[in-house]
Amino acid sequence: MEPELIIVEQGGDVEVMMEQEGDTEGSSKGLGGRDTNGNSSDTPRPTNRFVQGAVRRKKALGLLSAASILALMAALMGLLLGFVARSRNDEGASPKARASVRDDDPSSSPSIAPSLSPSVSGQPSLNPSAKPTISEAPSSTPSGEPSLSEAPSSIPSGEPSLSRMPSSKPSSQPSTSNSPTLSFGPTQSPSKSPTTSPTISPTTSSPPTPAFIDPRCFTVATYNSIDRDVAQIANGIESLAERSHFLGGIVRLVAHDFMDYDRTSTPMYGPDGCFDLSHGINSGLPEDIWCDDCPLTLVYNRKYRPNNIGRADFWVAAGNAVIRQTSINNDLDMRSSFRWGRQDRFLCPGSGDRLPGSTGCAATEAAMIERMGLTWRDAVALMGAHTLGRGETRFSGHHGTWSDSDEAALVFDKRYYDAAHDNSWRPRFNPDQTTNDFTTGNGGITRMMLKTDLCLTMDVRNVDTEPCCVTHWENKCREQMRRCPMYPDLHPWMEAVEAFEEMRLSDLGTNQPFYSAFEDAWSKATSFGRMDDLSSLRESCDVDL
Ligand code: HEM
Repeated sequence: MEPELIIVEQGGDVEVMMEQEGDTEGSSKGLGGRDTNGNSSDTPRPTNRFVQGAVRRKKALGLLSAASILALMAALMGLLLGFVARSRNDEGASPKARASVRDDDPSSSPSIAPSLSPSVSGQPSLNPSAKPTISEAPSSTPSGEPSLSEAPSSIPSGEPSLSRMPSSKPSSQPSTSNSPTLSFGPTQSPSKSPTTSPTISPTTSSPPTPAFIDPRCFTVATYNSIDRDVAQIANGIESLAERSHFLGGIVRLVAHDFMDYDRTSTPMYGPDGCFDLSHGINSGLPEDIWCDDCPLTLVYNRKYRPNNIGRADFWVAAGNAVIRQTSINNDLDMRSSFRWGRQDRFLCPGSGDRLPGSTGCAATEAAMIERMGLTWRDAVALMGAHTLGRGETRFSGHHGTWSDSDEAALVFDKRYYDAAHDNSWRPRFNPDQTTNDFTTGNGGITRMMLKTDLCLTMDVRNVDTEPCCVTHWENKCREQMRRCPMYPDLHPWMEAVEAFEEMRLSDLGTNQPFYSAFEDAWSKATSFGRMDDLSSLRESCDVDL
């Protein structure tokens, strides 16, 4: 069942709502039979409260027109409904919802690392009971320079709650190289007219869908606004595990966008706001992070897309926000190295096949060193992002956190390197042998390291056939398991081992040089293929470009 937009006039106001229609079989088949949530097209999506309300109101109106003899009564009812609708609209348009985006410094926005900000109770929290109305979104493409003052204000208090996140359905099927790539944005349902699109189209006059969004201006105010929005959503998530998954998921989203870059192929891809929704390697992203009703997507569609902010730029700015907010003392603020102007793609077939699997350093070498052109030091620094968030069996087949607690998985620091070095990691043979990884016997929280993590510090190539334990301390392997070997001095992956030690020996207080190596690698990776075309943040959009 596909939602369609219905327009309801209430007391002179126009409200745009989604309604579940009858079966629209075939409408999304060209998109691989799944929508942006990763739902199969023949699987009915749950009807939300917002949609049910619309259906009820429509049925009520139908009954009224059929009973024409009660016209007078209907008119009276109409007046009454109009009154109620106006009251509701007045509630929805609270001063808070109308507040325009200010050019605040994000450093004033909340830090969400629990160790830095133990209590989040004082932070703005999201109101789960309010409907995710989209009636405030502009109905046409803003003319002239996009200005955030034209944006539909800060997040309405009715932002949907992230508490739904863990109930996401199981992971999509494992990848197939022929799996169709799903699209985003206006081209998502090319066969449909704009009025049946579940999101508000930029224009109602059906212009040809552009191949790219042309980002025209990105201001400091927009950047800061994204930072605040990410913090606001995150602080509305009570469970630490879910919050770290939301924040880590954003960083993973950015990484999955840039890790398909191949400087030796055409198209090169890279950071273009596109990932293959149907590919198993991206599993978890279309379920929890970037789906039609995911909070991050909603805030983008409602607030930034109407102002011509490209999706790829938005993702990178959101990733930067996560890293700033979770870094120690908010030290890793990458605003000055942020660049915008990436061109979004709506289709990126084959991109999922380019992403490295979690099989070991050979996969990392092929993807990150050879195809992406990074150094081992870059790759090792980027991998430090695994200090955030976690893996889940239903998504990747890997379960647990890299950090030693859900709280620590909310902090962006160099403890990933410490964790790999200081523990004895023993092989974990998962039912699906392709997802074998490592764990520690800590009891309590399940911890994990992938082969792609531990191969940066020791040779784990033969671990499946000759189980070995990764520890830098002698006699720490249990069950007489042998210790994994070190690489010989001249092995090319020794470069990774050396970089790993450099990050690990950063001073814990400042996390240098991990932070500076990460910023270098991140800004390289998020600019792949477009380094010369990207621009720094602008103070304002007043000047014609
Ligand atoms: C060889 C390269 C990489 C491999 C094999 C890899 C593999 C994985 C896997 C298997 C997961 C668990 C997904 C799940 O079950 O939900 C994951 C999560 C994650 N990855 Fe990577 N990754 C790689 C590179 C990167 C890079 C470059 C970054 C960022 C710079 C990154 C950031 C993250 C984050 C933050 C999470 C946690 C996501 C969450 O909590 O939902 N990864 N990665």
